[in-house]
Amino acid sequence: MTKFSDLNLSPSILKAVNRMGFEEATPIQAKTIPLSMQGKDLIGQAQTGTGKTAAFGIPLIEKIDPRDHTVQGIIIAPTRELAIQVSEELYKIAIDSRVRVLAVYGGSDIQRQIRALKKGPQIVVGTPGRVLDHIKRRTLKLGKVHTVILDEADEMLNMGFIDDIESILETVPEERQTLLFSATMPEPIRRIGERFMKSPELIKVQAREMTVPLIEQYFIKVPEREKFDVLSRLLDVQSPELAIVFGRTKRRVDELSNALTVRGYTAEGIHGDLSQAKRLSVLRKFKEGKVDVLVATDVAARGLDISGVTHVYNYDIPQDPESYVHRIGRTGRAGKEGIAVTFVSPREMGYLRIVEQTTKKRMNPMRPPTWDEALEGQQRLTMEKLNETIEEGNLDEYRATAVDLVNEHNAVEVIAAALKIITKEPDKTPVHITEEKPLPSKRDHFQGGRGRRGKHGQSSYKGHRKTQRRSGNRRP
Ligand SMILES: Nc1ncnc2c1ncn2[C@@H]1O[C@H](COP(=O)(O)OP(=O)(O)OP(=O)(O)O)[C@@H](O)[C@H]1O
Ligand SMILES: [Mg+2]
Repeated sequence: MTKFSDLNLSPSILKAVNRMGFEEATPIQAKTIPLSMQGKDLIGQAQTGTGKTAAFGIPLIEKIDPRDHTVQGIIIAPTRELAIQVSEELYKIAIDSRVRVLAVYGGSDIQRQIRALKKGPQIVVGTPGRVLDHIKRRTLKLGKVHTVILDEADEMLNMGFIDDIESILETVPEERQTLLFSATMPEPIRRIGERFMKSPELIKVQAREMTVPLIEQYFIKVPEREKFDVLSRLLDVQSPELAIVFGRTKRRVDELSNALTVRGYTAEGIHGDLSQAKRLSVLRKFKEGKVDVLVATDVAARGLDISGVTHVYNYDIPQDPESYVHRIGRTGRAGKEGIAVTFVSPREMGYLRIVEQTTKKRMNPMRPPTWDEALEGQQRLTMEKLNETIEEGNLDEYRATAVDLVNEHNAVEVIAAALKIITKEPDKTPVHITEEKPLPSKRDHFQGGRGRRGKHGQSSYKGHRKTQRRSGNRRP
């Protein structure tokens, strides 16, 4: 157990960390903070939700000169929402140190960002495209940057982003510290990253499994056309506080969020074709609990830290084991528990095994819940609500009617009727979800050039991602 007070931090940062309620440093923080403060290049790999943001944020802020109003540190993140979130966490850590942090990302007013850049933030957090845009406009100069951090580094070094990252790094002095962080770091990608670093140290928090032990992992073998009914019933049985449903494509996300709404759930979708304002408002409603189910493409898979997410459902099994790790990592964060359920069509079982081999964790098979079980789950929820209402009291105005009813009917009958009215019965309203083709069978999968575990690993991996990104997933 390492205390923050043992890490040689300045009082202003200790104060901030205390205010944030951090009692002790997480393992990745304990390992990286001292080395990073020495200026070493690092690759930090640790499970989802274990505090990597503060692991790179704290030493970065320590190294900033608050009197110098030039950009001294830059953090690059793959999605706009993540750039915003990282800047907010850093803002909280930096506030007493008088270090200014600014987020720049696409889909939001560039003039406003330019004005904010002129005010002299020392740390800029941004998405690759927008950072590059500002560099080209000369509204962002990185000539004084001493620290570069790539959050979700493996994602950032994938084909879709690497050119932008290279161009950005060309404008940063050679004499700099470079840090890469992620929960996953496939070997070929790590080698690409090392090209930008000086004898980097790999800091891997030793864990037997790549996923968090606090996440219970299940899979359900289910044919494509039955998936939606199974999802509805699962939501009824498990009645999650907040759930994220991941779908493979934008169309799928739209269809799923509409269909869930039709069946009486409060659901909204998030993907890259929505305006940035809409993306942010959906996310805000989800964080506030006004939306119970967030349906998302992989745009929401990486880095997002939303407290209270109890369940993650993979409506489609992800194509990459890494994507699986990040998706389910939206639950079970900062020591909390979570449940992840992955739907696998019978032909995709090979993918499931690949995922399990990578994460070194087996998923438990789960039987699709029946209609009766779904109803039971919902009745349980009604009972909880009733118990709460009884405890709250304040029922005087209903008592006379209750007495009338019980005088007229058998009491059990009355209560059963009331339960029936309150309970959301499992809904069978027909909905349309366009069927997706299953992923190619495992053999095709390898022959088709995705064998990045094989000897042609790196190039095929990159090739694959490139096609995927071209099809509109670049900024998912
Ligand atoms: N030392 C700590 N003690 C308690 N909570 C912490 C500590 N450090 C970070 N946290 C909190 O834990 C949560 C997860 O942190 P963070 O988002 O940095 O995880 P991560 O490792 O980057 O995960 P991911 O791989 O999903 O990006 C955040 O809410 C953060 O504020
Ligand atoms: Mg993170």
